[in-house]
Amino acid sequence: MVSVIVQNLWKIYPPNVHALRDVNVEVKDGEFLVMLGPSGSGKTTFIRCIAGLETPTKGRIFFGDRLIVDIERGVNTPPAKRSVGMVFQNWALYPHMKVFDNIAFPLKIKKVPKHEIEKKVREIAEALDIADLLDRYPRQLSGGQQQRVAIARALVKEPQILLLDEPFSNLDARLRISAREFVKSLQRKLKITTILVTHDQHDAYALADRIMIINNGVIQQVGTTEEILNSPANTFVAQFFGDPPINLVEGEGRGEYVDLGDLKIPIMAPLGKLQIGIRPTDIYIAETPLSPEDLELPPGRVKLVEYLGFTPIAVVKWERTELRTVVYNRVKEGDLAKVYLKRDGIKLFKDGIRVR
Ligand SMILES: Nc1ncnc2c1ncn2[C@@H]1O[C@H](COP(=O)(O)OP(=O)(O)OP(=O)(O)O)[C@@H](O)[C@H]1O
Repeated sequence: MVSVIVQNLWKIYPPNVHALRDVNVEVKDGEFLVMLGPSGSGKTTFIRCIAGLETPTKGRIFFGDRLIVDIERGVNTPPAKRSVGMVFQNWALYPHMKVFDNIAFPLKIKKVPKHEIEKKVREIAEALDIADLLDRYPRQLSGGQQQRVAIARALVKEPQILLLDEPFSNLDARLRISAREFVKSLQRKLKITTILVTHDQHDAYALADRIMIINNGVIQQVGTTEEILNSPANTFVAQFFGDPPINLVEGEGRGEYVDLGDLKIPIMAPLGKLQIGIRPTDIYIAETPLSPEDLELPPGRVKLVEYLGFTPIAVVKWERTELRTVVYNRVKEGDLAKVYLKRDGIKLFKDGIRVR
C-alpha cells in the first residue's frame, strides 16, 4: 500500500485554538497506528487533515512519495483524490438508503459502471459477512452490523489508507471485543495502512503495531505498546497509558537512593526533586521474592484489596506513601505484608521528563 508522512503539521482554529502543534510522524506502509489521547487533544483534527476534510494551518503530508498537502506551496489535494477510506465515530450511514446503496455510494460518485458497482458491493459485503443485509435499512441493523456497513463503505473503493475515528464507541463492551478482532484481521488481510483514533487504551492494546500518544495537540510519544509501557517519555504518558494505572509519587533523589520520606529505595538517582513511577505489576506482595534481584521494602499495611479482572491488587500504605501492588499470596485488609519491588520497574522523572 503506502506510507503516510506528516511533517510540521499545525492546525489553529480561529480565533486561537491550537489543535495540532508541529506534529511529525511516519506511519509505515501496512502499519496499524493507534492514536490515543484525551478528549480535545486533537485526534479527530489530525485524521481529518489526512482525509482532506480539514485544511491544516501549516505543514506537509505525503502518501509514500506523493505530495498531498504543502500549505506553504498551496498544495491541498481534494479528499476524493487522496485514496483514503474513513469510518466516522457515529458511522454516518445514510438512513434513507438501503445497505447496498450506502456501500455503493462512493462508487456512484466516482461514476463507476453499474455492473461493476454491483460486483464490488457484493464482494466487499461477502468479505465482511453482511451479504444477507444488503436489502435492509440502517435502522434495521444492530450496532455491530452498522459498523461493518460503514467499514464496507470505506473500503469499497479500495483505498490505500484507512482512517477510523473512534469506531467502537457506540458498541457495548462485549461487541467491542469482537469488533476489534474483526478490524484487526481485516487490516492484516488487506495490509492497508491504518490510523485509528481513540481515547480508550484497550483499543491500542488490542490493535496497534505502534501507538501515538497526543495531548494538547502535541505528540508525546510514538512507540510499540511495550516501549510506551516500559519507557514512557514523560509523566503524562506514564499516567495515561497502563492498566492498572501507574503509581506516581514525589520524592527526592539522593545519589545512592530515592527518598520518599517514609521509604528509601536503594537505586542510583540524580540529586533533587523527582517523580517516581512504579507500575503495580512491578511491585508485589509475596512471601519470598520472585527473583533474587528484587528489592525488599519495609513491610506495609494492606489498606484495600480489589480485583482487576482476575488479578488481585492491593493498596499498601506505609507511614505516608501509598502504592498499588499485585498480590501473590493471600492477604486481607489490615495485614502487614512483605513487599518486593522489581529493580528495573522503577521509573524516575525530573520535571515530568523521564531520566531513568
Ligand atoms: N471547527 C472547530 N472550530 C474551533 N475549534 C475546534 C473545531 N474543531 C475542533 N476544535 C477544537 O480543537 C481541539 C481539538 O479537537 P479534536 O476534535 O481534534 O479533539 P479530539 O482529540 O478528537 O477530541 P474527542 O476525543 O473529544 O473527539 C479542541 O480544543 C476542540 O475544541
